[in-house]
Amino acid sequence: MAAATLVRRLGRSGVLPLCCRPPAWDRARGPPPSPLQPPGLPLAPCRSFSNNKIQVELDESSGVAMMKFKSPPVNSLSLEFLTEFSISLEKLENDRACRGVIITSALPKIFSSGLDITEMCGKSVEHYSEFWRAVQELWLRLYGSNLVTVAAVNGSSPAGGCLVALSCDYRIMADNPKFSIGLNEAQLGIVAPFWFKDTFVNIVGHRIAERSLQLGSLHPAPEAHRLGLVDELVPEEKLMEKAAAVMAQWLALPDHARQLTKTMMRKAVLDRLVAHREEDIKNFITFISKESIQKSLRMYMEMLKKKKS
Ligand SMILES: CCCCCCC/C=C/C(=O)SCCNC(=O)CCNC(=O)[C@H](O)C(C)(C)COP(=O)(O)OP(=O)(O)OC[C@H]1O[C@@H](n2cnc3c(N)ncnc32)[C@H](O)[C@@H]1OP(=O)(O)O
Repeated sequence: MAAATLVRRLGRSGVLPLCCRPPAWDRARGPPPSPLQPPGLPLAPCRSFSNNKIQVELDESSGVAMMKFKSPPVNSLSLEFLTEFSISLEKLENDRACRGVIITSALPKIFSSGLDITEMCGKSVEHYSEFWRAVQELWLRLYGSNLVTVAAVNGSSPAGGCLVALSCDYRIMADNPKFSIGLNEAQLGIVAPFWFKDTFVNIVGHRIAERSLQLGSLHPAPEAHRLGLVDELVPEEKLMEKAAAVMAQWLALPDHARQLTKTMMRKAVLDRLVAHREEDIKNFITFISKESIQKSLRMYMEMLKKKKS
């Protein structure tokens, strides 16, 4: 199906009506139905599953899932959130009807505030280990996903939130200078691990990543676009429409060719974490358990609270 047709059918909501289906490449499920299926015939339903943190709707006719973060106040990535996110991705990955996912937020002004800082404060070594394994798991799953992944960044997206967007195939951000995105770990007195850095470097290049990481910069949307951190800026009301258009463009290619190319581009970075996973967990525990780091995190949380009053 031509991208323009898919977009026209998607409309503003970004949810496909049930009368269109792009070619289902490489799926061992027989010949794909005609994309010109006349309206009015019984059609595949839109499947949805939801948990406390995330809502997912899969339009079986287009193969596109919409994943919305819905964990107020700021979609912080708690252990529960990370686990639900990984499970949702795994479900989609294993669903032969799904070829791509658009990731966005159901909350206004916030895509995700990054890792839940309270999960890294005053907890046991066992908890830190479980939490960090869940962060690794999510990244391995998202960065290594066979699906087409499009981030529709409709609000601020610091640190872990930025990593989620960086791990997708394409990033579209709402054109609002009040929304910022970046790996600001240094501002919290912590250090982004090598695989956050590798993901960032692969997108913006070494020099921009080095400066941005050292300064812990949060880039307002227009600057993030100039740096190549996000691929496109669009008015907020057009975000989902644009995400659907991009998805249609990427889905127009045969899955196997796109997937093998993605693997070729990302494998080295993924393999590096897989090879050093336990070491990375130990390193995280040692670092985060230091009293000086705990103090920095507590001060940062206090600063967030003071900012409100
Ligand atoms: C080898 C060692 C490796 C260690 C690597 C660790 C890698 C870490 C990655 C991370 O992701 S760390 C988290 C970084 N995140 C941030 O710096 C974002 C902090 N938050 C904000 O800047 C703002 O909250 C916001 C996202 C811009 C939203 O602003 P808004 O004004 O809309 O809301 P707030 O009033 O600030 O927040 C509401 C509420 O939420 C709490 N909160 C915000 N962010 C987090 C968070 N990341 N974790 C936990 N809690 C968070 C905030 O304190 C407020 O709480 P209450 O005061 O309402 O109780």
